[in-house]
Amino acid sequence: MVTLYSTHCSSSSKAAASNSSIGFYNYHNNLPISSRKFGSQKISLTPICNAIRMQDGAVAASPSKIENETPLKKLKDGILSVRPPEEQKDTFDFDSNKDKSTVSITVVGASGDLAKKKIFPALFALYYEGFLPEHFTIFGYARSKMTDTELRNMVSKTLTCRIDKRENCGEKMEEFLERCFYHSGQYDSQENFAELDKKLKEHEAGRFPNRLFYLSIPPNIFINAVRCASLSASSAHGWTRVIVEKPFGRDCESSAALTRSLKQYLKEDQIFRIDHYLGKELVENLSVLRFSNLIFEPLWSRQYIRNVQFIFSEDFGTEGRGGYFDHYGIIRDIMQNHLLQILALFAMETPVSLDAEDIRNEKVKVLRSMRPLQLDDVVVGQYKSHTKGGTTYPGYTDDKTVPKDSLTPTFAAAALFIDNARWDGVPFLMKAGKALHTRSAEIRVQFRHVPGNLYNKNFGSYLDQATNELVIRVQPDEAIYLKINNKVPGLGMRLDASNLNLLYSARYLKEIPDAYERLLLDAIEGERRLFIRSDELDAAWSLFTPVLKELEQKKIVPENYPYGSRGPIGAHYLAARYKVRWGDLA
Ligand SMILES: NC(=O)C1=CN([C@@H]2O[C@H](COP(=O)(O)OP(=O)(O)OC[C@H]3O[C@@H](n4cnc5c(N)ncnc54)[C@H](OP(=O)(O)O)[C@@H]3O)[C@@H](O)[C@H]2O)C=CC1
Ligand SMILES: O=C1O[C@H](COP(=O)(O)O)[C@@H](O)[C@H](O)[C@H]1O
Repeated sequence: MVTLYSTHCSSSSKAAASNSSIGFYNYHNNLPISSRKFGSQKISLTPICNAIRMQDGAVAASPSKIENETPLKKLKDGILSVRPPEEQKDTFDFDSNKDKSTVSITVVGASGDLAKKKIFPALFALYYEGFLPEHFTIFGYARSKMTDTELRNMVSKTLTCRIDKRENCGEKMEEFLERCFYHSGQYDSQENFAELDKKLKEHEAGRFPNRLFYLSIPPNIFINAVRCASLSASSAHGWTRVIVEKPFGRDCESSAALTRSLKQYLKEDQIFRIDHYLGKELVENLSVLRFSNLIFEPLWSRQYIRNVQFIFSEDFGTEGRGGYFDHYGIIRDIMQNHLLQILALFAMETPVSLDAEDIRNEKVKVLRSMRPLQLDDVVVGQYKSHTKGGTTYPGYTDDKTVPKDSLTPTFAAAALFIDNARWDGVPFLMKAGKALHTRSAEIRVQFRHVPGNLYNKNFGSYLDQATNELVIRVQPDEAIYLKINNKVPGLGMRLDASNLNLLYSARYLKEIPDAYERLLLDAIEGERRLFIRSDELDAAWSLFTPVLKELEQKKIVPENYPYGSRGPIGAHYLAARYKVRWGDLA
């Protein structure tokens, strides 16, 4: 085990990491949190403020950020040793305590759906893979009365083992569950959070304490919980971070008010606004695909790209979440966040580095170059009950928690535009819906016609369908494929469209981690790249707020579509207006 306390410039990180046995650390958090392999050596990693994780797994930091805060010493090419900040040295002896750090992770709303379905399983997966720090404690916090044992029983029902790594899984689950505890309390009670603080301290005894709170609760209680957690249960010496789940407001005003309230108790760098689509493998891969392959970046503009499509569909309705959903609708639930975030990553200019702030700066620029969505460029729909094969599927308003006369869209299609030099005039189409015929999420890039194509006559009237299309299938069956034209073998000259296909399940035997695993690990490591900064959020809301208000004020009636169908026909007319065919229907 090599433990070298250093950090380095991101540009040289790959070389340094592949070189060797060198780990990249700083002293900010004083926290060895996990171990990873570089070459053949296992090293312990310590999170770096403002750190970025490199493709090869190395962790790098922005030297500019660190230079301001910590004295640096150049060790060798591109590698800098970082001394602990003076004030920390006074209160904490890093050298003798570096192995004594701990992270307490409190899942606020532990009795809820998301906690059971995603957060606890992701924490277990991280533990199983050896990514959690050596010393950690997990606390569930909610109003429900539960003992530690009851929490463990509840959590154990949702844990699964990696298909490719089943050895010792039962044992690992036991070990993990022993580190899980529960405290029952109100979300607006400082006293109850102070009791939690006391319990956390018992577990942290003698160690350098860092705390992560995951707010897995309905948005109307975010602020109370943040107030109480920050006033009564912040870490006295280490960092305190709060993961905030969406929705971050429901328009510009409520989002800004939420941010203002959060900032009464937390600094921006303590707030981790989660958009779990940013943690999906293929979304992470978008930048790699674009910026590490010479063949794509030169084509990435209005000159070669005809349109880009972001498509999300689910083959189930709002079952069980109708109460929440009716207040938000599909535009706020999926488009304003998940699809727009992917669009920003897709369309941004090359960032200066992979540093979180550099990436987020570029995303904000794209968002601010976009035209606010116009009512004419939106189609909304709502699913109705449908009977198929003897089964009746309920309509949206059949849900008891949804008002019978609800106009909330469960489907929307939209055409957006980026008014900058790269993308002028290119339609960016979005389509998102619940209770459709299939579950999928994909990005489709349709390229222009080949000018003066020698083979045009072979395509006849199907010229549009003969253009290249790049598809990034985010889920399910993660894949990247490129539609090309080729000759059908034989003596004639018949052309065919085929796919050059990178299907992840065929190429990699490893199971793809869940988005929540990556994001939880990043939050523990202080890596902000995949979390939403407040100015990104403002820009995102500015694009959708006017149209959302107009839809509500004008009481626009959504077009009905049957449960399990391909959605309202209006989506085709919208696309056709911009001479586009939805790629998923071709
Ligand atoms: N579920 C999902 O798939 C997704 C959820 N999210 C977001 O994550 C957060 C949590 O979601 P989810 O787990 O589904 O939420 P739940 O409705 O399951 O709520 C979580 C917990 O909060 C407490 N709670 C619920 N309603 C209230 C209330 N009105 N007042 C006080 N406490 C309440 C309950 O715990 P107790 O009664 O024990 O205190 C409940 O177990 C939300 O912000 C949601 O929008 C985001 C993406 C997906
Ligand atoms: O944020 C949300 O996402 C889920 C879809 O997530 P996925 O990872 O399963 O694709 C969606 O069902 C939910 O309505 C929305 O709030």
